[in-house]
Amino acid sequence: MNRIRLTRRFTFEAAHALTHYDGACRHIHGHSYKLEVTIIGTPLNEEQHPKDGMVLDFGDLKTTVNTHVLQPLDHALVLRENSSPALLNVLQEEGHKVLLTAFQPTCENLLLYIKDQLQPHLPAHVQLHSLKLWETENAFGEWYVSDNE
Ligand SMILES: Nc1nc2c(c(=O)[nH]1)N=C([C@H](O)[C@H](O)COP(=O)(O)OP(=O)(O)OP(=O)(O)O)CN2
Ligand SMILES: [Zn+2]
Repeated sequence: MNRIRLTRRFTFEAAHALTHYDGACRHIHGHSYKLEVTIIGTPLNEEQHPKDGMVLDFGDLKTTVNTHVLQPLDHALVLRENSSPALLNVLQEEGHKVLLTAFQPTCENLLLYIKDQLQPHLPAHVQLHSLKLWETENAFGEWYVSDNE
C-alpha cells in the first residue's frame, strides 16, 4: 500500500448566532474560520500523465473546496432556519448573504455540513480522510472518517 494523505488549508469569514445558547454567542458575531481538508489516496503512476505522482492536484482540491464549501459559507451569515422570521425577511430583502441551516451552526455541525458538501464531489480515486475547523485561534473541531466507521 502506498497511500498518502494530502492536506490543504483554507480560510473564510462567516457570522453566526447560536440560538438559545446560554452565553454571548447567542448574539450575531463573526469568526475568521480556518479549515484543513485532508484527503487520502495513492499517487498516480503514469509517466506521461500530467498528474503523474499526484494523489490529487492541490489546485483541483482548491477548486472543489472553493466551489462546494467556501462559496456558500464565505462572508455569509449562518443562521438556523427557525431564527426570527422578521430578521430573516429584512436580511434577505436587503440582499445579505444568509445561509439558513437545519442545524445549530456550531463548529461541530459546520464540520458535518462541510463533510456532506465535499464528499460527493471528490473524485472516486480519493477519499476524504479528515477535516479540521478552527472557529477561533484557540478552539477547533475535527472530523475523521475513522471515527465514523
Ligand atoms: N462546542 C462548542 N462550543 C462553543 C461553540 C461551538 O461551536 N462548539 N461556539 C461558541 C461561540 O461560537 C464562540 O464564538 C466561540 O466561543 P469561545 O471559544 O468561548 O470564544 P472566545 O472569543 O471567548 O474565545 P477566546 O479564545 O477565549 O477569546 C461557544 N462555544
Ligand atoms: Zn461563534
